[in-house]
Amino acid sequence: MDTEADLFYRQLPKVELHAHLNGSVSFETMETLIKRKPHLNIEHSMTAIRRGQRRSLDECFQVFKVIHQLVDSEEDILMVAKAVIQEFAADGVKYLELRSTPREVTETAHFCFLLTFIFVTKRFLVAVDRRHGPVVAMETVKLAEDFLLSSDGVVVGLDLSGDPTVGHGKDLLSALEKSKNCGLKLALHLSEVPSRRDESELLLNLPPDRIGHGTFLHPEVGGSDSLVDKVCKQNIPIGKSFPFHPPNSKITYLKYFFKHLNIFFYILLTILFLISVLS
Ligand SMILES: CC(C)=CCNc1ncnc2c1ncn2[C@@H]1O[C@H](COP(=O)(O)O)[C@@H](O)[C@H]1O
Repeated sequence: MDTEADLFYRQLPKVELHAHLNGSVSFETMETLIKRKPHLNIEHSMTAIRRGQRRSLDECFQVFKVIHQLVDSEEDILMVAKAVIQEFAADGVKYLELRSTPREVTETAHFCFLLTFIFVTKRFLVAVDRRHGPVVAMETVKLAEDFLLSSDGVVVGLDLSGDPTVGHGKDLLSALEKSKNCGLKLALHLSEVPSRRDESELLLNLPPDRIGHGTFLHPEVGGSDSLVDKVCKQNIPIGKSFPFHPPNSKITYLKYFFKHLNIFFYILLTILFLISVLS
């Protein structure tokens, strides 16, 4: 049963700036997807990382592959997107930025759900999965550019994500530069693993408008002073994501944050942000 504190955290107006669509599928939606595709023999344990469980990076990205098998048609994508938006809204999120990697056959479907009426301000970032290489990256940028022009402000940026141990950012630079030049904001996952200093230097020169994770930017964990300097001098915000969405996750994570950070500072930030977005 919800405690008074649970209720408080749920009702608190929130902004969500780093949600991957297929990393935000709830237990209930996953159940529906699994039932729809019994032939895949997928069990719940293969689609989520439960609290307290430890998995390697590789194992985490295997989970996304399983989820992608379950969400592979226009109908699935729409169902998942609607559910995710509704669940964020029910969790008190007033401004939501979702990001997702277009898949070949169903790319347009990703955007249809943006028209559905659910009371939350929605913005969308088209994601490039680094695993797919420079050609697909460029095609994705072109798609994002089309949507930037035609989505009436809903599509706002490009996300670079995917397994950080695969490929090299230098091969994606021209796609990222093109994206920046056409006015898309850049949200780049970088320094998610310790061995990517050169790549992070290159990506920070673009520069990105937001950094995803940036866990290993600091020299103490394998990054460098130069990387930290670039981030600080250019004032680039760093966003963390919680890639898997257990029931009530927003509430649990908020409690975690508030336990460790100053609650009043966060409430103030949220209110200021909401005022600037909604006014
Ligand atoms: C594994 C882990 C702890 C990750 C957190 N950090 C992440 N780093 C890079 N890419 C990510 C991360 N979390 C999700 N993604 C991307 O989001 C995708 C799932 O959402 P979608 O299919 O784009 O809708 C994944 O396939 C992956 O490309």
